[in-house]
Amino acid sequence: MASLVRYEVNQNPRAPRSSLEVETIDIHPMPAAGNRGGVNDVIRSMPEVNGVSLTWEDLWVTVTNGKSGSRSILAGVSGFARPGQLLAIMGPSGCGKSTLLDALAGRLGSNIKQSGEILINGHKQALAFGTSAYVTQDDILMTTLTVREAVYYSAQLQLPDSMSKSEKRERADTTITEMGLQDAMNTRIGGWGVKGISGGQKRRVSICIEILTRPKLLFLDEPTSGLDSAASYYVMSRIASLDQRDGVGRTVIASIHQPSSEVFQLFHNLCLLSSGKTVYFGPASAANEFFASNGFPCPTLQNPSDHFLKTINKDFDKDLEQGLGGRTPTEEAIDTLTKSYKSSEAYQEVRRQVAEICKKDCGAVEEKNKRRHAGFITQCGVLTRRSFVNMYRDVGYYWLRLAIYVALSLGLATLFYDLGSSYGSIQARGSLLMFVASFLTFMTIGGFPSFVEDMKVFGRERLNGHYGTSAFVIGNTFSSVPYLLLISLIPGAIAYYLPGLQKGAEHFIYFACVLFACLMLVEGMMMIVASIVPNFLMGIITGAGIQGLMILAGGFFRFRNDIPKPFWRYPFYYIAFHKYAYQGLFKNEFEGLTFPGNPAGGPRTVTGEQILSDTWQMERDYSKWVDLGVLLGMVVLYRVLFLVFTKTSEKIRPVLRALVSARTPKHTATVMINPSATPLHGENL
Ligand SMILES: Nc1ncnc2c1ncn2[C@@H]1O[C@H](COP(=O)(O)OP(=O)(O)OP(=O)(O)O)[C@@H](O)[C@H]1O
Repeated sequence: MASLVRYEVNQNPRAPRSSLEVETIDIHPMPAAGNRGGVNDVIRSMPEVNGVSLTWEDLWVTVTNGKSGSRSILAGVSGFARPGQLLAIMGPSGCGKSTLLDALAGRLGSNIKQSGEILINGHKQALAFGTSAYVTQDDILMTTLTVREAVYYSAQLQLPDSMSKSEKRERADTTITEMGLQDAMNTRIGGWGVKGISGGQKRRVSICIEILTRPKLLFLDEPTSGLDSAASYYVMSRIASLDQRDGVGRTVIASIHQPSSEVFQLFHNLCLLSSGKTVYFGPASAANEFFASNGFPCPTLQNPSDHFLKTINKDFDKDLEQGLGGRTPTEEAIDTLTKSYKSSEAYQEVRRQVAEICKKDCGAVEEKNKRRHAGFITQCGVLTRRSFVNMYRDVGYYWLRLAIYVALSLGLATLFYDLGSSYGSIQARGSLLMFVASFLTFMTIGGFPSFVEDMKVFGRERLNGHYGTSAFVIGNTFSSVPYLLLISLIPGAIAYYLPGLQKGAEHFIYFACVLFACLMLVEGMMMIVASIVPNFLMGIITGAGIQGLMILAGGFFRFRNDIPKPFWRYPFYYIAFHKYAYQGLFKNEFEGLTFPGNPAGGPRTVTGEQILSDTWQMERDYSKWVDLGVLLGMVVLYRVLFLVFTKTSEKIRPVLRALVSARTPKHTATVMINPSATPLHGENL
């Protein structure tokens, strides 16, 4: 067996600390885990105090793809992860690494069936917030924030109120420095079209955010992708060293592609997968011997992990057939290794370990290790501030829209300039108000792409339990209010005063309030759309379609008495917010005015009230304030609906999946680590 050297990263407790200073980290070589004795010695030598042991037995994951039937992604894999240990999941691309992590973390998609038994400390249970964390493969971050802001806001959201602001800041700064990001602290993350930090740095920011709470169980999906070998080593060693802090043995499970030999030496256990089957599970230090004993020795000077992956990657077997590889066909090699593994001591040891963990009653993690996040009010405050900053810095969120609104209102103002009070101005006033209530509110869709980016961040953070949907809705709503007020007041004033609509501050304030309510309302509607449709293009099309139908039903293009009764009048006319916007704006404009009569004949003068009833067929049995009230009620209703939709899907999806899994024959019931952790509808947005 090759001699291995592990590096243990120790914290120097005497190192001076201030809010900006960082813990000093010394790296000392220590004997390899595999050299201290047999498999059992390695496993038992690790600290397990208060830790989380995870076991999975005969885990099957099957994907159903409509008519094309179902396909097994994981085929009866078993394994365990113990506190104080780093388990690496390796295998060729597409072998099921992420799926295994997702299954263990209870995050599988709704089209996926899962069976087998996943236990935490031998129990079927859900983990509380802060006990486990998951770093996904994609870096979903708020691109407008700097590294420090992103991590600090996250610390404020995740860490309990019992920690002071300076303690949270210190934890954020320490974590940033641990991940080697001190030089990029004040650089914006950047994203589409705006260059910011590098891909590898983004990876490290994602890790920073998830390790802020120092979770006892940490899932990492390709934590080192995009990192050079030195950065990979430091990142992994610091993740491994997390278990040295606070005396708690941390359980780390990481899928990893191409570990350097130094990184490989950090792994305690290795789970090697090929096409969803276990090729090897056991001490990483013994994998070389396993391959050698089956006729696949690692060539001298070759990185063992490269050798393992090369031996079991069958994606390029065509090249082999054409004589480019000059080695045993991969299918054959995999077959030999999987069969050998099933009859090996390593496999028996896995079974023994799983049985031992399940037998040893370590207690329900939930009870012992319950952690708290920041309080609801703190979360709402932090989310409002963060969202406000994001909206301020993202030109596409509101500023661009404000500019377009100003341009449009100037267009309106010049087209309808100084309407006067002639008979002809009746029609012009109606058209102007209709345009304001329809098209200006329709334009709110322009902010949807930016909102979708927000939703992605929300999806990741909610799935990781940082905060709930209610806090997000409140944060998003309050942060948008100043911008929407600005849009309602500036372009609103241009479109109101230059054409010369009814004089009086009260009339203008009402006009701006209706515009504001409609803008808020459409934003709420787009939130609901974003939570239902799978991508933002579909979101824009759906949102535009819904609004188009509402404009048609609003009572302007077809007056109230002419609207066909089934569907259009009952109920759509009453559901469409345009009805209340038209009614309110028209009443606000015409009530109290008098116009000359039709020059073609009829009375010499006509009152605004008559015009409202006879020309526009408005409902005059209630006041314009009721219309505004209904609009504001709808603003609240739409946001509550978003909340209900998101929460319902959270509850329904796991139940549906459990039902589907229960119908799968042969295997036992499925356990999810966090039953509420299901992918958000709009996750792919
Ligand atoms: N929800 C899903 N629907 C359909 N197929 C899926 C789904 N999830 C995973 N798969 C398929 O399962 C296989 C394994 O995917 P997975 O993402 O687990 O691979 P991986 O080993 O993590 O790959 P990589 O290293 O490239 O990220 C792939 O072929 C993938 O297409």
